[in-house]
Amino acid sequence: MRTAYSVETVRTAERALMARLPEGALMQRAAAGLAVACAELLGRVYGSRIVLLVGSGDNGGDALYAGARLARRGAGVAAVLLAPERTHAGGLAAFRRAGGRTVDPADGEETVLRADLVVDGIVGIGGTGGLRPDAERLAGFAAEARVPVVAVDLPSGVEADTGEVRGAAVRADLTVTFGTHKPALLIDPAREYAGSVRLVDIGLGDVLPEEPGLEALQHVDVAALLPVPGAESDKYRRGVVGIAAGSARYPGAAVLAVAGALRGGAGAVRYVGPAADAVIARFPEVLVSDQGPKHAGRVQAWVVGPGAGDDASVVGEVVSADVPVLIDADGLRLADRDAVRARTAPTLMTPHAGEAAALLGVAREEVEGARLASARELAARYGATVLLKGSTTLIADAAGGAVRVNSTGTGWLATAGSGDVLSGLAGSLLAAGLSALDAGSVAAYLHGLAGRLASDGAPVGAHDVAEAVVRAWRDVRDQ
Ligand SMILES: NC(=O)C1=CN([C@@H]2O[C@H](COP(=O)(O)OP(=O)(O)OC[C@H]3O[C@@H](n4cnc5c(N)ncnc54)[C@H](O)[C@@H]3O)[C@@H](O)[C@H]2O)[C@@H](O)CC1
Ligand SMILES: [K+]
Repeated sequence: MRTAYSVETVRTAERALMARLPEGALMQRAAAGLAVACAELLGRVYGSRIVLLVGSGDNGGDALYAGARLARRGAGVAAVLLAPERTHAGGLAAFRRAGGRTVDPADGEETVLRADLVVDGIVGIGGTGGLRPDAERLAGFAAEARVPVVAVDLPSGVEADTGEVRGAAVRADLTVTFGTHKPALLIDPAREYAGSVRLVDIGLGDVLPEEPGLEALQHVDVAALLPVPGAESDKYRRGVVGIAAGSARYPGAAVLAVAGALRGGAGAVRYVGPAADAVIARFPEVLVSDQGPKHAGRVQAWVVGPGAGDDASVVGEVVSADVPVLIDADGLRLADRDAVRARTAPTLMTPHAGEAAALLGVAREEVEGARLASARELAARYGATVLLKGSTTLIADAAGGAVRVNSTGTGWLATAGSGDVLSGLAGSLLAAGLSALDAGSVAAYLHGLAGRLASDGAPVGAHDVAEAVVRAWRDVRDQ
């Protein structure tokens, strides 16, 4: 499990750890890890030209101490001091002693353009708001000249706790972060600014609380959650998932949701709705009914909404069922909000940003800019687990606790019908007995991985993704 902690939690943990260690020890650990990462990226340290962009806090201190280490190994290191009178004093002294030189921001252009590497020590977890003009200008030169950029702890300009990017921010090739990941390193849009991320252990693990703010499942975590039939299993014990989806206008949504459901581990898939012929033609193993959800026979979980058009009565019937229910797409618009809140069995809602915005009564951009807060807010308002789809899909539980973030997504999944496959897949996992949080996060993981495997860098259709779920499953299981 990859975990991230909020700034407040990191600061508390750092204070506890610092109290046990000699002064400056943590910063030295951070700087040592940073210097190693820079050296690896450069390949050859001796004779290379490194520019540090140094802000007024400890983030700049890390950069200066790392710069001193690199200067001692023969690099030519220049530091652009963005707030000269507030620069980290110990770091600056060490840097100078090691032969580093300082440059006025006004003269920074030429230095940055000629650099082999730029180190962004402008701000870390103490930063708020975008880059100030001086820093923005220098980061712009680095981007223009395509000089590799290593961000210290975080790419400066992003909001550490939320992943928002409110103004200009550094675009890094590598971010070297200390002690733990910060939420911004896992959540878009900030995640895109970080490049690849390297975690340096500074001993924080012992003092961080057990429950993180965010967690990202890895292969091994997903493998442990996959439902696997035992010797005693029959189709009912493995779970039956009911799919109430599709309409005369959108029969394809039903086919795709069923396609996802068949690959999610439930023992049987029931389909209810007007697209039964299309479903059966494609998947003869599906049990179909046109009698409505209440008369469909036993199911352990329902999926409602994909391509449902305007049939609110089916959505109402499913929402009133006393089994886990996944509500997606049109279902999110048609469901009675009080009825959703009144449910006692688990509810999993799977909106994209536009649907989440409609549910929250805000503009779509507001959700895009504050994805974490939006997912949490929706989960709290509806007493439901919320899977907010996007380039980083987030899954927030009704009970609060750590929010899950999916790390397997790919832009190729932004294709029509992809969400229908995801809802069927997650519903199937719900029917197989996973909690709403696990079903949502395992489905997002497999779906993202299936998208990558199916695509391999080329466009894919949603049915390709559904078919590749089997490969994703094996990939996870066989790791
Ligand atoms: N606290 C610790 O134990 C450790 C901290 N470390 C480093 O220290 C950093 C945190 O240091 P600080 O708390 O000093 O905070 P930062 O260095 O992140 O930044 C705070 C300073 O930046 C200014 N600032 C805020 N927003 C700005 C913006 N948008 N543009 C320009 N300036 C801005 C503030 O006025 C303040 O002076 C971490 O990110 C990490 O790099 C590491 O050395 C590891 C140990
Ligand atoms: K930084």
